Parts: sequence; C-alpha cells; structure tokens
Amino acid sequence: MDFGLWETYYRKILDDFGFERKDDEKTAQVLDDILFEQGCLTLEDLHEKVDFSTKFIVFGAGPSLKEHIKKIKENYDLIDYVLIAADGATTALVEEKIVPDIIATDLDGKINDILYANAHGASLVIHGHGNNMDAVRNYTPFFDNVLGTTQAQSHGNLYNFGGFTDGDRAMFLAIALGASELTLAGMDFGDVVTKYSRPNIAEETAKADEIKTKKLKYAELFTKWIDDNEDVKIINLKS
Ligand SMILES: Nc1ncnc2c1ncn2[C@@H]1O[C@H](COP(=O)(O)OP(=O)(O)OP(=O)(O)O)[C@@H](O)[C@H]1O
Ligand SMILES: Nc1nc2c(c(=O)[nH]1)N=C(CO)CN2
Ligand SMILES: [Mg+2]
Repeated sequence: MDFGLWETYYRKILDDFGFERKDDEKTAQVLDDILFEQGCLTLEDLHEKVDFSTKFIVFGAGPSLKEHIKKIKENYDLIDYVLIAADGATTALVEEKIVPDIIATDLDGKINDILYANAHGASLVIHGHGNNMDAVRNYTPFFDNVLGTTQAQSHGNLYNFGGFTDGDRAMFLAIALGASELTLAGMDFGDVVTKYSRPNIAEETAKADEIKTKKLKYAELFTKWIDDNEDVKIINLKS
C-alpha cells in the first residue's frame, strides 16, 4: 500500500485510538538510531533470505492457531513456504518445534520465545510505535537480523509497508517480498484472544477488551483490502 493511501487509514487510526503521531515518530527515531548503530536488514537483504518461495504462511495469534499449525504440519510441505509469525504466534510455533523465517513484532509477545527463534534463524521485523518505546530501546539490541518499520512516514533505515496490527503488517510485508500465495493461520479476528496474544491470562482464551476488538477489526479490514487490491491468492484456513 503506498504511503498516500496508508496515511488516510493512519489518520483515522490515530483518531480512533487517541494515538499521537508524534509519539509514533519519537519511537521510530529511537529504533532508527539503534539500527544505525547495530546494523540492520534492508528489504533486499530480507528478500534474499526468503527468495526460495513466493508462497507464504502468516500465523496470527487467534483461537484456531494451534489447530491450524497441526493441519499445516500434516498437509503442507513446510520447506516450500516462507513462514511469518505475527508476534505472540511465535510461541505456539516454538511449542510445535517450528522456527519461522520472519517474526513481525512490536515486542509485546513472549520475548524469550522471540529470542529463541531469532537465535535459530528467524529474522525480525520490529515495529516502533508510540506505545512501545521502552521495549524497542531495551530489547532491539539483543536481536540480530532486524528490519525496522514505522506506521508514520518511513525514514532512515525504517520501512512502512502498510498495515496496523502485527498480523496484517506481516501480510503487507509478504506482499513487499513478492508473495503470490498467502495462507492465513490463526487469523480468526472476532473478539476472543488467546494466551499467545495475551501471555498474562490464566485460561487458554479470554474475551478481548474493547481496544483489542477494535484492533482486530482493523486487522480484518486490511486483510480484506489486500484480498481485493493485491495480486495474491489468499487462503484463510479459518474460512
Ligand atoms: N482473535 C485474535 N486474537 C489475537 N490476534 C489475532 C486474532 N485474530 C487475528 N490475530 C492476529 O494475530 C496477531 C498477533 O497477535 P498479538 O496479540 O501478538 O498482536 P499485536 O498486534 O501485538 O496486538 P496488541 O497490540 O493487542 O498486543 C495480531 O496482530 C492479529 O493481526
Ligand atoms: N501508537 C500505537 N500504535 C500501535 C499500537 C499501539 O498500541 N499504540 N499497537 C499496534 C499493534 O496492535 C500497532 N500500532
Ligand atoms: Mg505485538
């Protein structure tokens, strides 16, 4: 999605959630400075790592995630697919002994699992926004093979491929990496969250709060936008 169109959605998101653009920009600057210091991946670098296939699977942290991972293990030859985990979904993949090729994260998933996956070959696409400056500052230096993103105007080392939540940003990233086919696993949307999305809940699932429900509506809207506007075959295991 080009920035002009993204910006129309972005303004609505800022308004809807009461986020300040300048806060997003401040964290973006922190992330860019860290990546300048420690080095980072370009889109071309990341593309080289995953150019073995144009078939992608994006894993979200919805209630059907575990069931979908099992289905994929039984029916897909994983070697033929680029696997992108959206943040908390990384934990479920690690539990199933799968290391994704890429993790799209704003660093609020289980950091130990993300560190484990990164140490075993997963590249990281770290998103800086107005509510994760501390996490960006504290955790980014511990990761290798990082590409940085912002939801404001891209600058320096950072990219903006479009998208809001980790799951739909993972899909826009797949498009930027040349995806021809995109299988969606654990992308339920709706108003139920899992322990993979909310590591602090006691049960396996819980009702999403108002903000999370609204975030998931945007995730669904951008998924539909991709289906309607991009030249990619979407297979949502949920439908
Ligand atoms: N029912 C669902 N519950 C949680 N995530 C879902 C669901 N359906 C789809 N997803 C996708 O899975 C992604 C990963 O979930 P996670 O909660 O770790 O992400 P997040 O974007 O950091 O959300 P938040 O900002 O609320 O922490 C979400 O970004 C979303 O796109
Ligand atoms: N400012 C701000 N931006 C975001 C936030 C958030 O909580 N605050 N959460 C996101 C992932 O769902 C994506 N972008
Ligand atoms: Mg997250």
